[in-house]
Amino acid sequence: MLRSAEVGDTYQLFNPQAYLQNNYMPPRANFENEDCVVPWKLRCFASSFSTGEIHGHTLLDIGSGPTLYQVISACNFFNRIVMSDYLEVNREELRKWLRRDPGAFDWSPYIKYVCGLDGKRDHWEDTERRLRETIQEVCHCDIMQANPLHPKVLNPVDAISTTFCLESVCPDKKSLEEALANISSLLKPGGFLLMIGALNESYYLAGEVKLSVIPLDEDYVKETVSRSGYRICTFKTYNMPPDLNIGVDDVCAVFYLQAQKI
Ligand SMILES: Nc1ncnc2c1ncn2[C@@H]1O[C@@H](CSCCNC[C@@H]2Cc3ccc([N+](=O)[O-])cc3CN2)[C@@H](O)[C@H]1O
Repeated sequence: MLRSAEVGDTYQLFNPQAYLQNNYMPPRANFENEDCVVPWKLRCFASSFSTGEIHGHTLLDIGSGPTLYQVISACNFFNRIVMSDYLEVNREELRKWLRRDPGAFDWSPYIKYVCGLDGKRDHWEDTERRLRETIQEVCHCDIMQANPLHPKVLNPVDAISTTFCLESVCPDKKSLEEALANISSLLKPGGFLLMIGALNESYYLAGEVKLSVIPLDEDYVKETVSRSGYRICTFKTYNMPPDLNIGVDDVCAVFYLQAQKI
């Protein structure tokens, strides 16, 4: 079992472009098929925001990686979104999109799909503009630290989103539970946690590197989040269809969780 320092070392080989290719291009990002995993993830976030119950000044996304699909629905409900990741290569991938770098990943199919859910596909460029205005920071984070944003000090935020981070970063369940507590310290009481994660995954590829994942099951996730001081509002599971098992990982299912900090 790797120690957290060793996990950090293996992440030095993480390749954002390969990761994006593996998970955020077809076949996993097929917007023609409503049963595909990426549309399912986008619908989960859109559904959480559709009630209007989740809103506020700041949403913090923890372990963003090189992706921002996870905050498209949120951008109309917060004044400020802070993205964060451990690796500079991932933070730079996000900044490339923010400054309209021609080499940036194209998130427009994602923005169009989310706008389409509200019948506003024709206004997707307004949402893209709003997204760039709302994502106001891209900072370093390390969920193994008591203050994951150290040395930055952020007032407790209204909502935290995190996707595929805890189970991929922590070397064991004890450190996962500690990391969740670290993340939770950044969230206001009454604030919302929106989490996507992998179930029963043991590894994934991101270019030349094979990274370990803690295999989680639904019951463990629900128990751990509840024990961390949350009321679970929503828990959904997507079982990976065989055609989406493309050799980049051994993920069996993906979960979506909305929880409120007690
Ligand atoms: N100490 C740390 N603190 C915070 N973040 C850290 C730390 N160390 C690394 N990181 C940061 O955390 C990482 C987050 S990406 C983790 C990938 N997880 C596995 C992968 C994801 C995935 C995606 C999509 C789908 N699908 O079916 O659509 C399935 C799957 C399942 N496989 C990475 O950004 C790293 O840079």
